[in-house]
Amino acid sequence: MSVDDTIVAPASGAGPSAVAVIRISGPRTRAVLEVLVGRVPRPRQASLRDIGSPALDRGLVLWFPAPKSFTGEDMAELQVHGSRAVVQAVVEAVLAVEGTRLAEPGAFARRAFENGKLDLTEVEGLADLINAETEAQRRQALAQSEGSLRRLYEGWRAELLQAQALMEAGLDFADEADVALDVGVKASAIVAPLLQSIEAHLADRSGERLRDGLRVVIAGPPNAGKSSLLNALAKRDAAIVSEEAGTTRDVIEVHLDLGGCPVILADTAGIRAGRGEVEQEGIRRALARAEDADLVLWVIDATDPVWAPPAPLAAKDVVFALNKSDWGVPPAHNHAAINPLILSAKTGAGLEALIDRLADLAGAESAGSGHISLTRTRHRTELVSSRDALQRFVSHDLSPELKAEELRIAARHLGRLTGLIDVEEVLGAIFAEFCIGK
Ligand SMILES: Nc1nc2c(ncn2[C@@H]2O[C@H](COP(=O)(O)OP(=O)(O)OP(=O)(O)O)[C@@H](O)[C@H]2O)c(=O)[nH]1
Repeated sequence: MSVDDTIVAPASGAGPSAVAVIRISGPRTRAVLEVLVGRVPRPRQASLRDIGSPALDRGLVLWFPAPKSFTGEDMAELQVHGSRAVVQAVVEAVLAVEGTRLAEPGAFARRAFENGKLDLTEVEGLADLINAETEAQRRQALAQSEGSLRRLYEGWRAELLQAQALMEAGLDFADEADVALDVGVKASAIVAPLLQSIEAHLADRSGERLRDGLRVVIAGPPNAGKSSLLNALAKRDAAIVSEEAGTTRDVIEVHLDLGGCPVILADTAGIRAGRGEVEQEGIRRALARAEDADLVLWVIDATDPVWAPPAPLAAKDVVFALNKSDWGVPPAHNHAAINPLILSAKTGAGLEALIDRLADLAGAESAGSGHISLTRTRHRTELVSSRDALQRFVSHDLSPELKAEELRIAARHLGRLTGLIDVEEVLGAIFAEFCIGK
């Protein structure tokens, strides 16, 4: 990819819409504006112009000279009427200017990254912001796009570099045992609390859950009211409800927005020693599905309670729901140990408490102000490698040379997180997530 060329793309989705935005970035942007609108408008001020000659449309023109633009290059935005014909005609008119080409998905964000306007975590935050579906996702993505993770990781990396400098200095005085010892102690005083911070950050899964949605599997014996509960939560008839046991044979999934937090709820076949082959297959799928879930919602029928899920499910995080409480609730000594939420899919009793519990688990806390949580497997992988190196530094009896090397490894993984080093391999994957025009 050459940054000498000038890229153009519609930036506002497929349309038609009242207004469409066409973005241009690169060294030929000024030339494009001269061809399309004549005199180049004043920087960062909207100017109403005929676009093209003869005019293809009349719209607002914005000119952002480098470096004060999203990409850091010369940029322009044209706001035109959002029909396909107008957008196509204007894009073609831009492409007729020499040195221009159509942008691939994510090309603008990639240039912003390459020109140091955004680090990788901010680019990812921006991708998440464009794809955010719930309020809490929006808040988390906005914070990340504005540097919440970048600042955290850059801070950690700066501390590591300090510890590294101490160790390297110690190596120069290797013959003087007391100096080497002293810098070792000073470096450890930096590394130990840093290691704790990284471990706490890794233990927190709320950001990933908020980004990807909490995956909840509703499981329980046939007829316990699983489908009814899903419908009550979804406030619509997303699953089949019937009085015949074994109705739900496949897995039915609904995406819910619970208090701003995304939850992916899957209704599964009732689990029991099954009869027909189809039902057996449904049960197999229910168990397989539960394997991937973050959480099992085990539904207990108050009129015929099965208190505990089978072994493979019990190994998961389980929330117990005692359903059909409108028929009466079994004596507390039966269920004190599991402390179930007592509810009724029929009357709606207890549903709010269940929604609150799920929203909490889905990362409501993470969406709160100031809470910073990692959001992707990529972050987790780099942080784990960094943590492992720091653990070796702290706990192994290593020579000063090897200790210094562990700090270099730890710092390198933090550098990969923000994209300071070794970025080529991850760039393709990250920027491909964007739509055209971003
Ligand atoms: N009284 C009462 N009846 C309920 C409640 N929840 C579900 N039912 C009834 O229980 C029966 C079974 O409900 P379903 O939601 O189909 O149960 P299920 O667990 O999905 O059943 P399978 O798909 O067969 O595994 C239906 O007749 C529901 O109307 C409840 O809270 N109170």
